[in-house]
Order: sequence, then structure tokens, then C-alpha cells
Amino acid sequence: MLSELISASAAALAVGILSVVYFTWRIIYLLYFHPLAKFPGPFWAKVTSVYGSYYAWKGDTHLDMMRVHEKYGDFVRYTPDTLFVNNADGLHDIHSSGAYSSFLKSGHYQVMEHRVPSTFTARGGKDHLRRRRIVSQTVSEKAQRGYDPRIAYHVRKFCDAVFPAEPGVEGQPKNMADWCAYLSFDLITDLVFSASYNLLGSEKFRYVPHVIDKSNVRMSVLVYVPFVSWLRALDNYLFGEALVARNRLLRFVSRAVRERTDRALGKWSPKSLDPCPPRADIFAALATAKDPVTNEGFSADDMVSESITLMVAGSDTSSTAIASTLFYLADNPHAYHKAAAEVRRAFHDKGITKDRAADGPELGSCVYLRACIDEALRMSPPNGGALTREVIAKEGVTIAGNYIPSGCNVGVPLYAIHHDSRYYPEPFHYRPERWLEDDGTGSIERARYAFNPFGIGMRGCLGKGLAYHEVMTAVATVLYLGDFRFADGELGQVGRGGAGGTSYGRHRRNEYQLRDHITGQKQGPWLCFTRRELA
Ligand code: HEM
Repeated sequence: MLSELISASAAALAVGILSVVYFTWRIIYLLYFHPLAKFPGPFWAKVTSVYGSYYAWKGDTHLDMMRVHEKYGDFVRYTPDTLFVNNADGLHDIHSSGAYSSFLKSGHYQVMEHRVPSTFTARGGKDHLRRRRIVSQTVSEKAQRGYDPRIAYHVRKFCDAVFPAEPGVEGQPKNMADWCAYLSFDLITDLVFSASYNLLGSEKFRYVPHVIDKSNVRMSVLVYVPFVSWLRALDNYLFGEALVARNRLLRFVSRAVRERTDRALGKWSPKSLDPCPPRADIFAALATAKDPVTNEGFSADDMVSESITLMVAGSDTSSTAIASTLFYLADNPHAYHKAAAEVRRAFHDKGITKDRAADGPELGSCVYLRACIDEALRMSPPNGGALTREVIAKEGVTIAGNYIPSGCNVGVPLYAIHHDSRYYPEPFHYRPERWLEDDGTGSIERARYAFNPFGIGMRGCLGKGLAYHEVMTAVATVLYLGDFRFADGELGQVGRGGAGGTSYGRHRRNEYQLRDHITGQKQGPWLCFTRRELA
């Protein structure tokens, strides 16, 4: 018995000593011999990814990335094998189309994969290009023109929900974080599945945007520490609620796909949501589109993964863009009046009746409104973190003049570069004019060069055209139909910085604050709407 005890303690001691030796060696290697050892960064970030996971869990990664760049300069090591580059030349060295074959999306994206990759999660190469060629046909500018009437329909429904029916009467405060989420969700599920989940009109499915948000909190942490998902008990302990949310989301998506397929086959059960025959939607286009190069189409599993991607990528982000543009307009009367005057002029006498939205060719002439949207996307980008890539070129790559060897991850933190005064003078001021009036030094070109709310190059957003059209139509229609302002009192402060927050970056009262969990999560603004008297 005693000898067994002694040998057990000797084994434990040996394991202890070996662990200490291993971890000491590993830390020395990471600090002094790793290919990224020469780059500065917080001590804990250099030795463990748990550092990044802490900020991901708080929703503060975008702010912390900005803080470390202010402290250490353009190049910062943010995990043992990830280097962030806050530099516009670096942005193009990593993300431009010419650089595509030197990089893969970093392995971090795989935690977001469901059964099979999607265009968004595929790491690169032939599989990604094939997917991208197929999906791009379904959201192309030509395809989008067919969706315009649906966009107008949902925007009008949104306006009917937030504006009181009577002109001149101010309505109760409405939370834009919720209402913009309902609008974007109704719109994307209509465009993808021809389905009417009707979040704008009924409570029943309003849980879905919330479960997407909850599930994304877990995902944003797993991006840094994927091993947590392999340790079931720990995963459950830390993210029990997020796991329940993820399962609810998957059940919802399976249901949406099943119902869409049933309706295509002419089957419609009384439980089904929408008895109308499917229109020319993205789902149908995905099912029939072929890659022009390989002539391959999508499998049933591909259809599910691509549908989830489009639903999540296309709803959360666009709703943030609409909510933040409304926030910045309400907060900046000068921009508000200019944008409203432009829209009202453009659509004056254009017959915007009860069923029409402010869209069509006149929308293209609203250049100031577009600048307002770009400025909101700059100040509060819906994806504020970094889009990380792994260097795969055997000989390594040069990024903004620095050699980076194969196998390292690199990325440009979006929020940080969007607030860099080299590209955006007075970066914390909302100034749409910066996109329209050059200061004589090429300021517009500089601003555009660093601007990447949709990513750039061969991994840039496929839904960019659709998203701009949705956001422009929504904000223009609101401005055309009436006026809005922040709610009185505490409610009117929701969404801005400063409320009880002393942590870095949370103090800015004129900024629409987001929690960065893969996409930005938001609260408010709470706005009161008044309908204009229109002839
Ligand atoms: C304001 C709204 C939107 C913003 C800010 C946005 C932003 C982005 C960003 C930053 C990426 C690159 C992600 C990365 O490299 O990790 C991306 C990719 C993507 N987005 Fe969007 N997005 C928006 C709306 C949409 C919409 C409406 C759709 C589709 C209906 C969409 C579909 C996609 C797809 C499929 C990709 C993957 C492209 C690829 O990897 O080849 N997005 N988006």
C-alpha cells in the first residue's frame, strides 16, 4: 500500500516537473525564437491566445486591438502566432485579389463551420472559388434588381411599424437595435427562402436574432481558444446558454430549409408559414446555379451551410449599419438636415405612395446620404475585429515592408484602421463630408484606401451591393416619410458611450458602441418618429 502511494506521488511529481519544463521551454521559445518574436505586443498575448479570448468574451476585441496599436505601433503580436497590422498598405498586401494565393483564411474560421464549409468559412483555394462563383450569381447586381420590390415592401412595413399613422404626432420611443434586426431578418429570409417569418409584425420568431447574438458570443471566444469546444464539460459550463441558442438557431434553419424544399415540391402543410409559392429567390438560384468553370452545383448539405451563411452574414450586419446610420444622424443635426433635404428633393413629386419606398434611380443621386452611411460604417463597423489570414506562400510574404514567414496568421483590425488619424483626420468625429470634399492632399483617396467595412479582394463581401441598397432604401424612406430624434431621458442615452464605462474606448458619448462578437452587437438607439404631412 505504502509503496503504491510512493510510486503514485513519484509519477505525479515527474508529471509536474515535466509540465513545468515544457511550459518554461514553450514560453522561452515563444518570446525569443518564434518567427514573430521580434514584434511587440502585450506579454500575455505573446504567450497565450487566452489573452484575446478574454476581450472576445467581453465584446471588446476591436477596442483592445486599437489600444495595443496605439501603444506598440503598426505591427502588434496579438496571439502567439498572429500578427496584426494597422496600416493601409498592409491591408492591400494581405487582402487584395493579387495576394489571394499567398493566404488562406486562418484556421480560426473553422469553429464557425456547420457540417460542411460555406463560402464564408472555406479557407481558400479551389473549393472557396467554386463556392464564390456560384453564390455571386445569386446576389449579383442583376439578381438584386429582381429583389428590389421585396426590399421596398419590407422597408415600408418597417416604416409603418415605427411611425405613428397620423402625421404630426410623435410616436412612443422605439428600440432600433430590435426593429432594424426585425427588418433585416424579414428581408433576408424573404430573399433567401421566400418565407414570411414576419418579425416586424409578430412576436413568434423574434427570438431568432437574439439566438444568433448569443451563439456568436461563444463563437467569438472559440476563435481564440477552439480547444474549449472539444472539452464538453467546460464548453457547457462556460457557454451553456450560447449552446442552447446555437441549437435553437440550427433547428430554425433546418425548418426554414425543409419548408422551402417542401413548397418547391408543391407540398404545403397547414403548419407551414407561408402558403404562397416560392418566388425567384436565392435558394432556388443556389439550387440551380452551376459554377461556370467546373459546371458543378451545390449538394444538399452545401445548400444548408450556404443558407445559414447568407442569413447570418446578411441580417446582423445590415441591421447594424441601418441602426448606426440612424444613431449618427440623430446625433448630428447638421448631417441630418443635409441628408433629409437631399432625399426630400430627390423624391419630391416622385409618387412615393403608401406602397412605395424611396428607391429607383433617384436613390443613386443621394450622394450625401451615401456618405452618411459610409461614415457610420467607418465609425462603427459591423465587423470591427480583424479578418485573419494564414500565410501559405512557402517563401513567406512582405507586408508593409516587413517579412512574415509561412504559417503565421496576419490581419488588419478594422475598427483600429478606421480610426487612424493618418487616413481619417479627427477620427472620432462623424463627418460625412470627408467622403465628398477633398482637402487638397488626396484625403478622399486616402480615406477610401483604408476603408474596408466589407473586406476587400477575393474574400470581400459578396452581399455588399445588396447591403448598400437595403441600407440606402431604409434610411432614405425614413427621411422622406418623416423625422426622428433620440428619446428623452435615460432611454435616449442607450447605445452611446460613457454610461458607467471607464474602460478603454467605452467613454465616447458621440459613438454608437458595439460589442464585438464576430459581428457587432448593439443596444439602442431609442428613437421617436413623427410622420410628415405629405400631399
Ligand atoms: C452592412 C452589411 C454587411 C457588412 C458590413 C458585411 C461585411 C462582410 C465582411 C467584412 C466580410 C469578409 C469576412 C471575412 O473575410 O472574414 C463579408 C463576407 C461575406 N459576406 Fe458580407 N457584409 C454585409 C452584408 C452581407 C449581405 C447582405 C450578404 C448576403 C446576402 C453577405 C454575404 C457575405 C458572404 C457570402 C461573404 C463571404 C465572402 C467570401 O469569403 O468569399 N454580406 N461580409
